[in-house]
Amino acid sequence: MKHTIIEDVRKTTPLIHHLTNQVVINLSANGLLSFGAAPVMGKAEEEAADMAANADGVLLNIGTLTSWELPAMIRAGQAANENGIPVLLDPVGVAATPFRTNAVKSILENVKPTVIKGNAGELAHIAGIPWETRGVDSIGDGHADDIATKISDIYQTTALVTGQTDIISSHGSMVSNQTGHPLLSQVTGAGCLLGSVLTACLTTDDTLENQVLTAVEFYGLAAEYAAKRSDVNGSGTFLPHFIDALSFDPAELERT
Ligand SMILES: Nc1ncnc2c1ncn2[C@@H]1O[C@H](COP(=O)(O)OP(=O)(O)O)[C@@H](O)[C@H]1O
Ligand SMILES: Cc1ncsc1CCOP(=O)(O)O
Repeated sequence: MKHTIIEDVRKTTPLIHHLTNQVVINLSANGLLSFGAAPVMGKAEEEAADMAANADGVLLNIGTLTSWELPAMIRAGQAANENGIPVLLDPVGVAATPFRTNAVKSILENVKPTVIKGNAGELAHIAGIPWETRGVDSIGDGHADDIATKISDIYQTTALVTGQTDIISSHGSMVSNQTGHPLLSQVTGAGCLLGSVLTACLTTDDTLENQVLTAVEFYGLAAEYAAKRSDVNGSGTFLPHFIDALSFDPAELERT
């Protein structure tokens, strides 16, 4: 983990424009504030390009996408591309329905994401690799490294496949991360909030591989710290301590 990436986020408090799902809007805003960046949510097509062009990073998350939101996502992504602003695509539940599959196809035809992140089931679906999914969840395990490589190659982007082990493939090289805690999979939106934290890290001056690896490593350590507390009895008590831990110094999380 590169501490300077997290320090830079906290120095610059980058503004992250979220076009995200309605399940996680509040969690994403509060989690990102705790981490040290600034959230703004907005999905109107009329303002999507202006909001994105004035932000430092753009997050496209299709978790509860509707047909009227899709043009806004594409306009925000294009405005970010035109202005050299990083864009993260989180194709939540893309395998669940043809509507989601076609929406992601349309986004990828019109927008070049800096990073595509998702669980193995989501990214396997986009990569055309058979995988079992259920709603927004990935079932079982397999070769997540093949999925990451294929996504990175096809879309000429950095790919992050999340799970017990996170795999990052960035322009020919691959790294993995083992930090994290199973309680994260008991909190809805844990993957979505990771997308917000990661988009903030993409606004710093470092390599994409370092930015993604630092984000997932820090996020996992914050979860481990929260899960170890004696007053945490399950996902309900875990969540507020996890949000707190997102504000900690990376060195403090590494020590505990
Ligand atoms: N069993 C696990 N053990 C440790 N960390 C996990 C586990 N499952 C998921 N995570 C972590 O939770 C976060 C969200 O990942 P994931 O659950 O795959 O996303 P999603 O919510 O999109 O399905 C990632 O940081 C990942 O490392
Ligand atoms: C449950 C649910 N349904 C649509 S979006 C969403 C949240 C999914 O969040 P995550 O994939 O980060 O757990």
